[in-house]
Amino acid sequence: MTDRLTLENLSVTRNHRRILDNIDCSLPAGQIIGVIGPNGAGKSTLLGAIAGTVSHDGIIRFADAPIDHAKLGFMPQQSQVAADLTVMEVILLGRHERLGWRVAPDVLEAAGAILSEFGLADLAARKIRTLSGGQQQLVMLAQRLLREPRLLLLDEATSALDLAHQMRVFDLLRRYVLRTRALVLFAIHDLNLAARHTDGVIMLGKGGLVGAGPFETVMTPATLRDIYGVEAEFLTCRQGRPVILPLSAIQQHSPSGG
Ligand SMILES: Nc1ncnc2c1ncn2[C@@H]1O[C@H](COP(=O)(O)OP(=O)(O)OP(=O)(O)O)[C@@H](O)[C@H]1O
Repeated sequence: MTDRLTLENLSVTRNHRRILDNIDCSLPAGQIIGVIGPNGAGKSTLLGAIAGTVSHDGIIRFADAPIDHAKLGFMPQQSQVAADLTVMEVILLGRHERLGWRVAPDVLEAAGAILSEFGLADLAARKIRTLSGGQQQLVMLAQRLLREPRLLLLDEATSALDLAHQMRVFDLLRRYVLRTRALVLFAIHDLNLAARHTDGVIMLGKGGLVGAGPFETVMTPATLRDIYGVEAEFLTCRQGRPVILPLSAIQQHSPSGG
């Protein structure tokens, strides 16, 4: 049976303000789901609530059980390592539960493999703080994948990456999901990237769930206008996926109420 992430009456209130209001949804694993919505819509709050870093009301379950942190990978929007560690040391922290007095050969092998997959092998001995922003983001992603999570929550995890690395990361995530049947929730602003690489999206706006389902059914010219305040042309690429060409921002639009 396929695992599911289930949210029932999920609400988050912060500073007496309702950030998320009674969200209900059920997502089967084995997919990459985009979490979309304008600035302040509650994407990070939603991922934080699922990860257990933001207190909430309502029910959050994965595979018919409360979230098991051993099965979770969470990469918040600001994921930086302040400590003076090398890239390899940061990657190995992805398996910190298994690190004892010595690093087991299979963990070292898995870390080496993931560094190669991410194109980071040459940087393994470098101090992480000497890497570029995009390289550091790749390291943080690789660390989360080394955990082999059943549920992977990524908040704008490709925001610092160039086009080729964005595509490479989504290819890696696709292979990971096909191999493990995990569920990936990916908060993302780049709508064309979401259209191209996700199996479905959940769209937030004004604290609520605006829609859930395949990108092309959730994201229409009307929702883009109403929720994002943007007029756009909707095209279809040769692979049949939607492509959004933004034309203009509507003046005075306040989609998520600050
Ligand atoms: N620690 C906090 N205390 C109070 N309010 C907060 C806190 N963090 C976020 N908020 C508010 O919650 C709302 C949702 O924020 P959140 O960061 O979840 O949005 P988002 O969709 O991820 O935005 P962005 O796309 O800008 O990252 C915003 O109005 C924000 O001001």
